[in-house]
Amino acid sequence: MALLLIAWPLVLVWKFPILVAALVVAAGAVYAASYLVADWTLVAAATVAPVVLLAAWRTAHRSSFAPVGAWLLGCVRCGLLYRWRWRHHAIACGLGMRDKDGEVITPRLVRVLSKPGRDELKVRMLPGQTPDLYLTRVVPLAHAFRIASSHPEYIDRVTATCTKSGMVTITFPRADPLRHYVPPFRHPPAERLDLSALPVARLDSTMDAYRLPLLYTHVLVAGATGSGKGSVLWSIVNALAPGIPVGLVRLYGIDPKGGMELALGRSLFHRLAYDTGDDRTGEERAADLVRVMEDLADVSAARAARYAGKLRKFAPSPDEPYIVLVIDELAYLTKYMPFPALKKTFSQAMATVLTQGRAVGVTIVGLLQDPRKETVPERSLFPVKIGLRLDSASESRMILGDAGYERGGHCEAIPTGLPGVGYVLIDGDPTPRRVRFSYLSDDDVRALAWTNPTPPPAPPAAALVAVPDNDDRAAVAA
Ligand SMILES: Nc1ncnc2c1ncn2[C@@H]1O[C@H](COP(=O)(O)OP(=O)(O)OP(=O)(O)O)[C@@H](O)[C@H]1O
Repeated sequence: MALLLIAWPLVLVWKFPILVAALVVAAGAVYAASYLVADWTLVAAATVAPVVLLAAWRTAHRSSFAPVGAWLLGCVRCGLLYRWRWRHHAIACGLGMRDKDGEVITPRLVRVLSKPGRDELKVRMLPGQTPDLYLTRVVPLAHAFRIASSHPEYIDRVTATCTKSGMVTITFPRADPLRHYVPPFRHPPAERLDLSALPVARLDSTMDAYRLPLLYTHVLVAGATGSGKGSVLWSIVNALAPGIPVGLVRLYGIDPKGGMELALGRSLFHRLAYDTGDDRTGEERAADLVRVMEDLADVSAARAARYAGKLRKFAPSPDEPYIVLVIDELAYLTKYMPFPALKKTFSQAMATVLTQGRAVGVTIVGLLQDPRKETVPERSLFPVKIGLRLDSASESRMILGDAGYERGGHCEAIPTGLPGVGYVLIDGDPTPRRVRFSYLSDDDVRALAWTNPTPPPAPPAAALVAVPDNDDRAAVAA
């Protein structure tokens, strides 16, 4: 015990010399002030007051405190952890260079911001360096700084991004802000529904709502079994729900798993096709699923022909609603279905919707487990790709592309205990966003369907009987 009491301060001095020095200096300053002022209450107040003020500010208004807190904690962590070892580690990890005099120079560590769950190191690059070089050096750098030593899986989330010319931001995760489940988002009134910014998930960088731009696009979701594809699907449906009862949004669904996933929300769908297992042949039942896509191909082509030369941008309305087709297990229809003719028809119809539907308000949201090109040859026609947990780095590259993978989209590194966590990649932005989708339980889905049923179809024209007015009746009687 006595040995421990002696050894522990020595270990502290050995491992954290700057921290110990700072504490000694601070204690000395307090002692000197108390000696000079000779009033302990004043000294205690002066020491405690800033801490109490900061704590009160943080409690009262977290969002305005956040940047100040990130800066303050960043200063502490920069001094204690990063600054004094930066030069040594930067040279060891290949970020140093020799100047014209042969001196070794290193990039300047400008500032550290300690945000929730991560440290952001703002670094001024040396002339001749690019952010891509930093992408290849951040993992050795993270090991050198012993980042997340008790959570080695966090190393997969280390990234480097270019924030402005000449500067690079290296992000070292300290915790996973997405470890908690995300409850479903509340609905705005139908008139405020923004189909280009649907809240479906939380962003790991800020924990703000991630808004998916669904209108004018198509979405492909890939994830291993149990990765939470269902939560992506229902998060999107939940965000669309206010538009369903007012006829602004029309939901279609294809569920080859016998309705296991979608039938729970039956009343949300204008049309839902699933294998009911009735007495017909398997081919006839599969044809029902394919027919939905064929009909939507016709709708897309008809809308495109109608709007050609008249309208530059489609705006959904109850007369011409926004159509979203959700397909669970897309791979069954494009690859595994044992009916080649139906498979071909489905792929052709899907290609029509993917190419023509986007601009005229017809969107496909397809979910699958296997992102290989043989499974969905049309995957490049989906401008939005979402990768949940996958089995290998090569599968991550298949869904997010090489650029998305290099920029941190490591779906294979998502732990099995985090269903609903994934990376969203949108055409035009090479950096995937790490998010966690909201989770709707079976009861949530039932409640959603109960409160947002699709409106009944208008009665067929032939059933409308003209009611004669009084004059007509009088004429008939005469
Ligand atoms: N966003 C989420 N947050 C928390 N838990 C989730 C989330 N998504 C899914 N889960 C949990 O993970 C389980 C599996 O999810 P889900 O059925 O959606 O996976 P899946 O990818 O559709 O799997 P499969 O391909 O086998 O159908 C769910 O039962 C649920 O308990």
